[in-house]
Amino acid sequence: MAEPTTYVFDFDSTLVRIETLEALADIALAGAPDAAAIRAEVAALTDQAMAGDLPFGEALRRRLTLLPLTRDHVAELAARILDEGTPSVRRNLRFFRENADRIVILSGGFREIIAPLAAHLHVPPERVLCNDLIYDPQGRVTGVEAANPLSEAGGKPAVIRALGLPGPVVMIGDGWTDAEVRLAGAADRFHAFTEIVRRERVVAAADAEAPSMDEFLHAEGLAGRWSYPRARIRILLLENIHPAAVERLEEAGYTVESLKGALDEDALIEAVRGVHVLGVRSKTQVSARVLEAADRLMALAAFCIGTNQIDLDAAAARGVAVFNAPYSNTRSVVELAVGLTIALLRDVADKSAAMHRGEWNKSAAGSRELRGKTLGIVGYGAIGSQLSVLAEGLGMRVVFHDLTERLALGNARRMNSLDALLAESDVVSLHVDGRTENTALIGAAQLSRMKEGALLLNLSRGHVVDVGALAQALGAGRIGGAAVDVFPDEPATNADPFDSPLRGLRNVILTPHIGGSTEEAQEAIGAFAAERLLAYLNRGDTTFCVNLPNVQLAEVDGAHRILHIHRNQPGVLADLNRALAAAGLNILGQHLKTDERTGYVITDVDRDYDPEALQSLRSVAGTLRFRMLH
Ligand SMILES: NC(=O)C1=CN([C@@H]2O[C@H](COP(=O)(O)OP(=O)(O)OC[C@H]3O[C@@H](n4cnc5c(N)ncnc54)[C@H](O)[C@@H]3O)[C@@H](O)[C@H]2O)C=CC1
Ligand SMILES: O=C(O)C(=O)COP(=O)(O)O
Repeated sequence: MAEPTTYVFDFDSTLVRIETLEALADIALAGAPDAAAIRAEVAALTDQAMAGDLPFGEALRRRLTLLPLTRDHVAELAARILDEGTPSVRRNLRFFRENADRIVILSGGFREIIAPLAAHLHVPPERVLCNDLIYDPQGRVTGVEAANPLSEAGGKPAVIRALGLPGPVVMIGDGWTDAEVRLAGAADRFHAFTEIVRRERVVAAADAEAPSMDEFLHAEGLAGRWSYPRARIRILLLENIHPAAVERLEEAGYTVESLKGALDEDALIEAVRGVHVLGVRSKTQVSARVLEAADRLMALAAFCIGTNQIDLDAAAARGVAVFNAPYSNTRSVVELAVGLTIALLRDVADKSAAMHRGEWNKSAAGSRELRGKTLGIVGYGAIGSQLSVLAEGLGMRVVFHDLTERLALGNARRMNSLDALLAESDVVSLHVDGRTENTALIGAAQLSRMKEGALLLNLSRGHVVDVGALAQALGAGRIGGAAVDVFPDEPATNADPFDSPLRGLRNVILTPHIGGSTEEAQEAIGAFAAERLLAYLNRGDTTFCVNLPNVQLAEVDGAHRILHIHRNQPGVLADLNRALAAAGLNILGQHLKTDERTGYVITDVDRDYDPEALQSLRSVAGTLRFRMLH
């Protein structure tokens, strides 16, 4: 039997994102007047040594001489070293723990600092090869044990050779001293680790570059080999999605590109090729043509509430999971609707515009209180029902109309028809979703059924109102005012012009689709939608998915997870399980959930199997998508 491979990991800027001596300098020099200059000198010496321009032993001694280090400083850094773990190392804890007997940590750094992380990774102390600090009786650091080869240049290869490892040795690290292990023949392969720092000379001397641990594991055929390395998964976010989402997705190891504006269909078709995950807001139309061009797309997120801009059926037919953030901007829309209602009742927009022109027009004519007026809410979903509560709190009477049965909150009264609601309301506020059937839900006929001088608010979707008919009704004085936040044709970016028949009309407040645009809402949406995407990418969880069956799943532990999305037709599960049995797999757990068009099967199996054997799952009749998680 072949001898097992040993994986040798550097510590600073590899297992942790810091350079120990720089972090110790920060602690030891805190408050010192010359701190910045000394810190810069320490960093320069680290850089010279790691780039191979200065012998390691000399750099180490010179750095230690520069710093007034004590045992307390060392203990302070050791106490927080787990927090300094490199992001991709933290993601791959399982690899370290399960392979601890094949791992060596090799570092010119210090035992006290490395030991806590080594213990966390389950690497035994005898496999941690590093320097030992020497202290004087007052606890001041005076140097390192000189007999340890790691305190001198060429120490790393010497220490590895002395281990007399029988099998292949693979080295991974960011510095020149790591490259030297391979150059001196003490390692069979060297991966230049570049997640924290990238040094050209080190990369040039390496067999491979590892931008993250996922890439290293993938390249070495280790734990992550069944799933794609995360950094290669491309996420494209359009329409200025909040940085909270970008940060969360990047921290999880994915590659994120973020654009400010929306793209039209042709531009999106170009942009979406090779993209694994697409994030949009309300503007970007994700049509069947776009989905057809999206050769790699696994998931799509609407970083908003509405999903009418996405062809959900076409996405499901390709096994693309679609998510949204159904509650994160609800309150923002409701607050704006309340504010706009008061502004319309008091003619605030026109009075303010007149003041800006230098006109003073103090008058109560036509201005009314909100108290006691009837608010008609069309669409009593999350937004409509929340508005109902706030409006009642402000003394309004509330009536509502919805296509489906909804719980009437407070004293709100259900109306059996839209017409009945229109006839009774002083203010009509639209909160229906953007399904195609809602096009021109409010047209000339509906406007004519509203009370004389009543007000209309549309914060739902532009096509829900026939704006030409609304402009006419407003011009004729039939409707007393309107607040419109959404339009049939909205500019793709802030640089594009806006036009509408509603421009220039009296008591009409126009806002640029900002119902959900508050800092609170955007941050909450970013965090929520990113979390849904991660749950799907990392564990196959489809909770809140709007077009595939929802399955809530925990992280896989001690098993591989196989995800299979298929057309809902007879026999798929049986075929799938026959293929799994043929591959010799032991099923540890299985979930199946279907809706009328799609089935989603999640199978957890034993760890040991040949991924090639599973390719037959792709040919099971009805398969839409097949994915393996490690
Ligand atoms: N202006 C903005 O920035 C924002 C606009 N929106 C829009 O608001 C819409 C509603 O949001 P939510 O309340 O969260 O959605 P929701 O899905 O909870 O509620 C929509 C309700 O409208 C009802 N409905 C649909 N068509 C109807 C019709 N023809 N007549 C009567 N009822 C009808 C549905 O049965 C449902 O109860 C979103 O779909 C989105 O288009 C959402 C957030 C921000
Ligand atoms: O949440 C929604 O549906 C909205 O309409 C808000 O859209 P936006 O994210 O502002 O493009």
